[in-house]
Amino acid sequence: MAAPGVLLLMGVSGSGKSTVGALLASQLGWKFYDADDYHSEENRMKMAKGIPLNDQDRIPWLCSLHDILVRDVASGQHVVLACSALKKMYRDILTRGKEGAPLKRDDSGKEEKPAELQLLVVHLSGSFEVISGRLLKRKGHFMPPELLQSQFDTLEPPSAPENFIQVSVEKNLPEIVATIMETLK
Ligand SMILES: Nc1ncnc2c1ncn2[C@@H]1O[C@H](COP(=O)(O)OP(=O)(O)O)[C@@H](O)[C@H]1O
Ligand SMILES: O=C(O)[C@H](O)[C@@H](O)[C@H](O)[C@H](O)COP(=O)(O)O
Repeated sequence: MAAPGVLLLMGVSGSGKSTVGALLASQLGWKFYDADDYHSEENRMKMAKGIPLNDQDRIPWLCSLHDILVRDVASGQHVVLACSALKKMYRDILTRGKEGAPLKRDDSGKEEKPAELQLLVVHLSGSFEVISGRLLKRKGHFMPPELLQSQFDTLEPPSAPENFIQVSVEKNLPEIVATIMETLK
């Protein structure tokens, strides 16, 4: 397939987004962003207290990630983004910016379409049991494992017409990376 501007690694907390994303970006020579690094202090504190984020907490975060992606892709950069992106609406915001935002007008008053990115969505998918087992072993991370059930409750797996593949988290890391690289050929 033609290389997308952005490869989005999505999934619940602990599905391997950060680990797979860093490996993949380094193999591809693409830029890597971990969306966790872009949460506001308020969002981090909320999650650390064991309170799941809601749409209002996530929308500004997703909009700022969209802006970063647009800037990079416009400069010819290919990007790997690790981001939970649990709902279809969240992936739409990453692709097109804030949903329902009024169309911008240029100087002549003509409406401009918002910048739309070409995304390949890679859903790292697995059972609650396997992923919670990994989270319980993970050290030094602000996300408490107790929030995992809310992540599964919020998850809307990608479906047509989204441009996506689903990869099992039960594969080992080299297999996951190889499967994604194969899709990009
Ligand atoms: N395919 C895999 N097989 C075994 N362990 C994995 C795999 N993917 C990730 N891990 C481990 O699971 C934990 C969660 O992975 P991480 O990349 O932090 O997930 P996320 O960024 O989605 O929260 C880490 O300790 C990581 O080393
Ligand atoms: O949308 C969200 O609720 C958060 O982005 C969440 O999904 C994310 O998982 C945390 O930032 C924890 O980070 P990890 O995904 O690395 O556990």
